[in-house]
Amino acid sequence: MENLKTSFMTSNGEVQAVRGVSFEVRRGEIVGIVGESGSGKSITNMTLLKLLPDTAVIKDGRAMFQGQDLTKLSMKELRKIRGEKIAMIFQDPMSSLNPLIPVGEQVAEIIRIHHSDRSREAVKQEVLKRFAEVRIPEPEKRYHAYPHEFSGGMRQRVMIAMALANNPELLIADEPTTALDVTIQDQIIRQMRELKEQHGTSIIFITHDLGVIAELCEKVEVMYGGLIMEEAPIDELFEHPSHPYTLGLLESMPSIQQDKAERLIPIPGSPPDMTNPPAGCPFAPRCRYARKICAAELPELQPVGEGHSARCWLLDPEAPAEQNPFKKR
Ligand SMILES: Nc1ncnc2c1ncn2[C@@H]1O[C@H](COP(=O)(O)OP(=O)(O)OP(=O)(O)O)[C@@H](O)[C@H]1O
Repeated sequence: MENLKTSFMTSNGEVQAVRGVSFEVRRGEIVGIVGESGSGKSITNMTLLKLLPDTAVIKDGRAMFQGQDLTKLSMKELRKIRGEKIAMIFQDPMSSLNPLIPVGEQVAEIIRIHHSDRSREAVKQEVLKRFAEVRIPEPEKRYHAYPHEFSGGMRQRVMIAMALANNPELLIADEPTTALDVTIQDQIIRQMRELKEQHGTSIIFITHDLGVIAELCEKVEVMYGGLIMEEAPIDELFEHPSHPYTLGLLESMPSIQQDKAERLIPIPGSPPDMTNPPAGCPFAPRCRYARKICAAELPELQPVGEGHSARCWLLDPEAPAEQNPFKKR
């Protein structure tokens, strides 16, 4: 993705949801996108697949996939890619499943759309294989069951089976574990990892939970106010966070060591109004290190290490050393 910009034209004005997002996902790589609600994570990925409401406009940028700019494709061309080469899993499986059709048939339909030459029986066998892969017990029996007969976790597995039906090369998972309990969350995370290992699938994993990112992803994009604030390999992010927003997210994350008394510090304040995004750093009003320049001018993303960059005036060579958590590197 290169400089993607997406806005909503509303009666209150232009909501600048995505304001110039660039990042890369390599083959077989799992990239996490983290940030609070409203930071632009979903709209960035919806832009990639043009799954946007009519009020949205892609204002700038490119989304290159296998040599094609997805933002320039017609809906017909995109439909061919969606569900076959790129698949998506959303937070709420109920909204993506048809309550009136048995789940097996729904997964079969996705395969048939892209492979009309396959026989009914061959398609059914493929669905059963997918069900077994995502550990749906008694696949044959479950094939004929309706969505309401499944638990939340099982429905999410059906969604994963559906997303995997055509061996996509890129999977976009938008908060797929948020509504699930911790054990099922763990199983889904394990499945994502297996997918990458067995099929070399690339995954974009959107979440507000840095804990999930730590377990699953190789690279992280930290988003805020429609912008990437920090990009880093996962270990780098935890060892050398280089943006005050990332520090805030880390401090508000429950400790991984269970016995340690947890002291969670939520980030005070709330995200900016994207109808009138601030001229400077969008995080400045909530930042404990903010200086005059932060409100006045948006800092550029700048390199701070191997594959690691951040957008903060504290990283500027001219930034003062006192009260500067990033100066000692
Ligand atoms: N249909 C819409 N019309 C107007 N503004 C919208 C619309 N959908 C999203 N937005 C705005 O776009 C911005 C980015 O939203 P987005 O859903 O990408 O955030 P997010 O980081 O994915 O949040 P969440 O974790 O809650 O899904 C927000 O300011 C949101 O209010």
